[in-house]
Amino acid sequence: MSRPRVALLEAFGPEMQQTVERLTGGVLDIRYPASNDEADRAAILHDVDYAVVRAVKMPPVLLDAAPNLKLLHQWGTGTDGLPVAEALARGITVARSPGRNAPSLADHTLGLMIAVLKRLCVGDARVRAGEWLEPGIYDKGRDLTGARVGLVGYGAIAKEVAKRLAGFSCEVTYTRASGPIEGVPGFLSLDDLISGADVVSLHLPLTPETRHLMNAQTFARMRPGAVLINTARGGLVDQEALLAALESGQIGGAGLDVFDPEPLPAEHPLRRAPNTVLTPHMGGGTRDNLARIVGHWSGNVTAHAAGRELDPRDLVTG
Ligand SMILES: NC(=O)c1ccc[n+]([C@@H]2O[C@H](COP(=O)([O-])OP(=O)(O)OC[C@H]3O[C@@H](n4cnc5c(N)ncnc54)[C@H](O)[C@@H]3O)[C@@H](O)[C@H]2O)c1
Ligand SMILES: O=C(O)[C@H](O)COP(=O)(O)O
Repeated sequence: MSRPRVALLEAFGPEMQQTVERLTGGVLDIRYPASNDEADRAAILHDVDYAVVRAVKMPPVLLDAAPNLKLLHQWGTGTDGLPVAEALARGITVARSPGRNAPSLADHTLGLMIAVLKRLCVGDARVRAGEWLEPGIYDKGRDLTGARVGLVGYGAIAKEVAKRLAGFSCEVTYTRASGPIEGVPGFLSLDDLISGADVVSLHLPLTPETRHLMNAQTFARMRPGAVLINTARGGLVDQEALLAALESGQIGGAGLDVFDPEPLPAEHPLRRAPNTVLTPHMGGGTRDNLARIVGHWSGNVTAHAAGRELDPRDLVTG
């Protein structure tokens, strides 16, 4: 039997391609685009049955370039970058890897929280610039230990974050669209969560309803000096309002792994915003996580190619 043909719709460099090949054991015939340009991505789609999307969004028009596509798989969890409705309308199965990257994302979230609260990047930049202690550091720095942390969304990643925060004696609150979870204390309305937290951390999907959930009004309701962490999706935050809140000192800092658009333009003013730690959508970027994620979607591709049903929990239905 010929190997299933897969388009991996992100321009990974040779090292990453080799790693994916090693993890999939050569059982898939994987094609990679020469760049993330639409034309280069379209060029590898014409004869594949499977496509996988990581952080570079797939516009609906690319489906026209993939007449044989049978399964469209999100590399991780968030499906906002997939043309879900259009694919389903063409009879293409859409799937994702729920929860697989949650441990890695939770580690990244905690790392950003500590880095921002303790102003690690400010200190690092000063030492590298030949300076020393930041004036006023003892008034500005905060501990994660004992902080009030509000989690917006309480799915796979937020639950892993909450587990880790218990070790820091944090007071954890959460909100989610479908109300409190039985046996899990700390549920608040979004408004109450935002106005009571020292750290607001986003862990929900980007949808038309959640776009710019963090905006000028919500930043104004945050406690003075509180910080924002976003490892979910850039579009959840109105970046202009975030910049204004950082520059005015209304909020004390931000840790961001995701932006709108990505990559963040080279001259974007967020790159120079005070007390910000910015990472390039690499929350799941570890060796440990890659094995889990690639193992999961490649397993689904081979199962589909062998005519087996996918786990219904992996299916995206709308
Ligand atoms: N930075 C990265 O590399 C990276 C990696 C994985 C996931 N993500 C993002 O993180 C998000 C969360 O991932 P997850 O695995 O925890 O997802 P999940 O599906 O397990 O949980 C999502 C949570 O959001 C809640 N929610 C949905 N709509 C809401 C709303 N309007 N208001 C409040 N809560 C709402 C749901 O109830 C659920 O609790 C994903 O959607 C994805 O966008 C980013
Ligand atoms: O780095 C990742 O894993 C990407 O964000 C894709 O995962 P997601 O779809 O879960 O965000």
